[in-house]
Amino acid sequence: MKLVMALVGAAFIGLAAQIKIPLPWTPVPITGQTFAVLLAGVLWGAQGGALTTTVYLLLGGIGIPWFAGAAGGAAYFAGPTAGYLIGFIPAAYCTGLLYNRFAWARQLPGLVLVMTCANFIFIHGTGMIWLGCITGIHDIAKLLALGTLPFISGDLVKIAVAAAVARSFRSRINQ
Ligand SMILES: O=C(O)CCCC[C@@H]1SC[C@@H]2NC(=O)N[C@@H]21
Repeated sequence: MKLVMALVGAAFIGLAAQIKIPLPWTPVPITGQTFAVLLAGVLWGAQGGALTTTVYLLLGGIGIPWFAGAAGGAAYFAGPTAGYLIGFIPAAYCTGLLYNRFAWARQLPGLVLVMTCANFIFIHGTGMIWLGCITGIHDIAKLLALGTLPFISGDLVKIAVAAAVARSFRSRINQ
């Protein structure tokens, strides 16, 4: 059952990855993945969210074309966005962990805060470190301009919607 839920969640992340808006000055596109990853953390819980994102990466790595822009295959992990993909795992795990452990994290402002921290610490953190390795750029300001600044407003919108949807689903399940 857990594996079926993980497959459903991974497929949802894969669908969200097909919402892809390339930006001409950076190899990192705008995608819908963070919405689905953070939602999975709340809906499936810490372990379920980590399993879902791990399944997403493993199946994408063996060739299912569900990374951004219908890409897949092991070689994709040598590309510029692999760090963001790796960051999906701790982001989903921590979001689920905090949501289930703390009442404040189950309120809308608390959940938005949790998702925002998970997004920018884990997804952007590993994303930027890997982007720096791949591009050879070690200037933090340049890396921020390529890998984080263009995505702040879009990510915040996705987080607000994910938090609202997650709370609505969880309150229905818990009734
Ligand atoms: O190649 C992939 O499949 C992963 C793309 C990662 C895109 C990152 S996730 C965080 C940030 N927000 C976005 O909308 N895009 C980047």
